[in-house]
Amino acid sequence: EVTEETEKIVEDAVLRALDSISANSEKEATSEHLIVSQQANSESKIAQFTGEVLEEATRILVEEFGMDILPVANEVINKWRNEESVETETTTPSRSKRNVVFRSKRQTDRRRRCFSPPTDCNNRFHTSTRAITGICNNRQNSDLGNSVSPLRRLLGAASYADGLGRMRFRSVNGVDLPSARLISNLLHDDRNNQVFSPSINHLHMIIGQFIAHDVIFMPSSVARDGGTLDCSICTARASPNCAGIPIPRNDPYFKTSCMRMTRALNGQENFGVRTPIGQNSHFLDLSPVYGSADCEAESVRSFRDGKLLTFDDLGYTLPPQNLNDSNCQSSAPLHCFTCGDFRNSLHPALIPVHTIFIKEHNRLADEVRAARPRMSDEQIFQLVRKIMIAKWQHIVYNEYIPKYLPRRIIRNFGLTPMRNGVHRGYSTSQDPSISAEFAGAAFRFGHSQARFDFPRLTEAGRPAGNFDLGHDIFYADQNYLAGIGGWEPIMNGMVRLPAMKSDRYFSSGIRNQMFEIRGRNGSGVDLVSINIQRGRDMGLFPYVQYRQLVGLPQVTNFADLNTTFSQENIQALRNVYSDPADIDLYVGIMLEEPLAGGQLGPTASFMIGEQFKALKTGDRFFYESIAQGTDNLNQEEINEIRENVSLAKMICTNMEFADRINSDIFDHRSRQVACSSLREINIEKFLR
Ligand code: HEM
Ligand SMILES: [Ca+2]
Repeated sequence: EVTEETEKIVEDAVLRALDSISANSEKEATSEHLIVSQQANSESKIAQFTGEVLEEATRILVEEFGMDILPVANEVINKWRNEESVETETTTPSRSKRNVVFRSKRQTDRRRRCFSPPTDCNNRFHTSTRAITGICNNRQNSDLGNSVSPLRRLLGAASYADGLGRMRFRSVNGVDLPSARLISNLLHDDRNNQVFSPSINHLHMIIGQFIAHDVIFMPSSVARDGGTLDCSICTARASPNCAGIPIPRNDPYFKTSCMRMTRALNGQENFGVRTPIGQNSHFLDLSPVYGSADCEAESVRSFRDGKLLTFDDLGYTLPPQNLNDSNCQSSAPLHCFTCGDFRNSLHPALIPVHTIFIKEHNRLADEVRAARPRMSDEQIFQLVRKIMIAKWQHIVYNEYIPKYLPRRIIRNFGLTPMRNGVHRGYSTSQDPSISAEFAGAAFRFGHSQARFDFPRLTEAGRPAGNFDLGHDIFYADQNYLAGIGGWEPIMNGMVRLPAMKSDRYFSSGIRNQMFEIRGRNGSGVDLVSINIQRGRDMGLFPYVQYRQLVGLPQVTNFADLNTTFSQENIQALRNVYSDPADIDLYVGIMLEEPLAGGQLGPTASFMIGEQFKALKTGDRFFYESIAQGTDNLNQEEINEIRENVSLAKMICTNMEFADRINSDIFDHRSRQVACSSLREINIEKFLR
């Protein structure tokens, strides 16, 4: 019950939090240039401001009244929010500090038209069209799965040392937890001994990364002035939004004592725990192609004939160049690129995938225009975008997922595409948001699949040199090799050669050289350490706490792990952790024995299966679905997708190199078939 007195207490805490945050306004931006791949956009920065005020106000309230006050305090916020939405409708904005805090989202940056203001989710647009941001996908709760919205937590709660936001740092038996880098050194070093997957190619790795870049972009915290935080010191002098990782003495690669890491941006919207957010639309809707903010979508469109922008000066197609990408390490004229997702140039092998999707979009746009010369740019764009997303979703559920999740998991979560009919499982009560466990741990399994070398192959399948992952992070050079066919040899290499086995071992590029400046050994970070530390940062529970959810027996001592871990891995864990209750989720996942018929253990498989179920049944526009009051594909169109779409065909069509390709696209040993024998959709079927 909200009384005047509690309202006063809460308002007082918020005002004090605001004061303390504005008092502490020292510039935290660094002088040295640091690569920030998880760069926060303007909307996320506003979310951080609100989040930090609430974090501080929570601390003040808890100090004085204990945790029990939080539910009531949150009722006060809800009351204010309702009042605020009334106030913004009457044109007299109140000037109280309280309203600064809850300044409604999506009011800023309208100049750049990045985020459209709230609209009526039942209007014509939202009946026929998936918004770029994902807003109004769920009509009852328009922000669910929207860009710049909170992650979901599988256990409904978070694991922090103080119950609020302080990272777990102590073992259950009181000693300090091992440093994330120490864990990485002891458990995840492949010692340059490459163990390849017997059946899964490197393309499966890169498509996994493309999926990740569609559904999750967790921005890093920024300095108070909006600039980059310098988190390269591990002492208490660092910002509270830093979580630098202590490097053990005698580290095999790093010679310094601290590995930089910035905490995920806190976008908490209530009193209580820190809350990481997703800055991309959480849905599987080709955000890497079309963007997750309206201004991002504008930056990739040509606004002619429904097509996307490209760069064609070299005689082959690339995405448009980005002349001022702050992360790009290669110099003009070898610019990095502008795509729907900011991380497109993170390493050179992502660009071939981006390019194939752009080329496919433009090819379909040409077909539509030829058949319907009077359609507008906007009409062609939206129709082709809808078909492209349908193709993509079909490829993910029909081809990508079955490669590594066992059939039983796929069946339990209802992920198999239907052979005929339509899917009637759309549920307004299904939260489609990405789970913290999926983003922070389970779906990062793909880092284990990445090779340190990316071998190129000529059209005839002969070696054409390779590039080195550690050497090429945020360098675009490799995609400018016009003399050997541009990006095509990179793609050809991924299609025809194996990925690394998905196990606990990671390549040197991943484990030592992420964001390394060329020629400066040790100037980068270890992605495995970051993944482990990220889990603590996000408040993921230790591995054993998820066992019940996954349907596994409880664990009280190391020996109890023996149903899901090999003896060798149990021994390895004993050498690192003093108690099984401390095992970080990411580590547990990467050391579990794979399930029969799959590549991953029960915990990762569960978390990934659960997420793809949420992305299917919680997406009003899912390609197989009918949903009330929504113009989705009709029966005939769905059939056209399910009978005629394959990733193999999309690759073939958009590469000069390919006239034969794997019959099983993710298996490099599979029979080679003629591209011309693969089916293609008939665009006429989509022109109503
Ligand atoms: C060469 C290949 C790859 C590189 C260099 C790479 C690099 C990175 C980096 C630097 C991050 C940010 C880590 C952080 O600050 O927390 C990241 C996050 C992530 N990666 Fe990868 N990655 C690669 C492949 C993959 C693959 C194959 C998958 C999945 C199958 C994947 C899934 C993810 C996920 C889910 C995240 C979290 C994203 C977010 O928090 O926004 N990555 N990766
Ligand atoms: Ca998306």
